[in-house]
Amino acid sequence: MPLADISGYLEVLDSVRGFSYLETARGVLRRGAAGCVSNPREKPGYVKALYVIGAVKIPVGEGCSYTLEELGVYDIGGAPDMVFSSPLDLFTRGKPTPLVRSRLQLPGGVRLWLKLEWYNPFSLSVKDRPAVEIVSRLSRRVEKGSLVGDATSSNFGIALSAVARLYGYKARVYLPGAAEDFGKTLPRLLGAEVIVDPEAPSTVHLLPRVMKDARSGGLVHVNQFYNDANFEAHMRGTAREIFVQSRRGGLRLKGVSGSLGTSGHMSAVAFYLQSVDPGVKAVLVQPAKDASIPGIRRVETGMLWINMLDIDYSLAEVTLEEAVEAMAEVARSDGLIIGPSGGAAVKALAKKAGEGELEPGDYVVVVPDTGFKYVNLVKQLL
Ligand SMILES: Cc1ncc(COP(=O)(O)O)c(/C=N/[C@@H](CS)C(=O)O)c1O
Repeated sequence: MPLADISGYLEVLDSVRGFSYLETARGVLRRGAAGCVSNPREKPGYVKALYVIGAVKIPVGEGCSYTLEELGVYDIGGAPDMVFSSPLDLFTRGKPTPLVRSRLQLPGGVRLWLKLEWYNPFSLSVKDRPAVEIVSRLSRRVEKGSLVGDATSSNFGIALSAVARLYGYKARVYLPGAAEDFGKTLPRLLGAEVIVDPEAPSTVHLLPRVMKDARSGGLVHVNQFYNDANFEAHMRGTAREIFVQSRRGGLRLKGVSGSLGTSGHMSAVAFYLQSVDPGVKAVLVQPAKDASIPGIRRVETGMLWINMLDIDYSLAEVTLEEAVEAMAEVARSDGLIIGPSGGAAVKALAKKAGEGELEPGDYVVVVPDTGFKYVNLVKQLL
């Protein structure tokens, strides 16, 4: 059978270490096609390369080649009637999240498109994607009823709390004192334990405590900051959707923009789109020195994928005030209330456009969540 279901080979995913398989993935994306392998189980890196670019099929045999479309990479949607058999089915087939042309006018012929990640059903954020990928893989080797947990700025904690229950696990989330109330309260509503450390200046400062609790037993640390399933979830999900939506929507994609917490989603989006077209620019936003924008950090605070992978990007600094200003600009131009990290990314793109660094064309900004969660934050700044 020349085209086999890739789902029959997924047990090999966990055996592939490191990032060398990404060179294969990059090559397939650049060629737009993949060749056959006689026995996929002997080529786990090849299986993983096709999996993370979103293939549904894997070509088995000798001397054949199939296009991305034939491999199912373009199958990003699945529910024309929006009827779902379960909450997880809603997450999986209620895709892609929308890609919306903004009416906001940026300088230099830069056309702004918003990728609305609040359409993910559990945390109303981009973080559902790594939560589902991490927990679904974990469920192949961790017994039901176990306690899973991680440090979080809010969204991942909600997503993990929701998804853990769907897979029969208990959840514990650790948050810094400065986290928004929604991040401390909603995991409790979802039945998770919540530990808030008022002394922790940021999310990553909680990691030693989480690791200590994991070492002393009783906690499975899912580790969003270093678990490659985070990056891979966004390759197969967020990045692939933008690739296919841009093609089908007739965009002249010239760049992407977004923010960094673990760097999982923007590393994947930049890597994937630059694999297809090396000319695609990546504008990444970071909070200005001493600024604090919920969910995101400065690159120098230490991140895995954005520093490990072959990704070409430029950085722009944004204050919280500028992020909220961009939230208001998008709200008043589009009627859409995006979150502060999405606002920061829009502002970063606008800055680069204003500096004449961007050629005319279409630019996709990933909007990680909705501004509805940040009323207390916004009202202080409006
Ligand atoms: C509102 C918002 N915007 C952007 C990001 C950055 O996304 P990644 O770079 O992680 O893909 C996040 C990440 N938040 C994580 C890690 S800090 C959490 O919720 O625990 C976020 O909550």
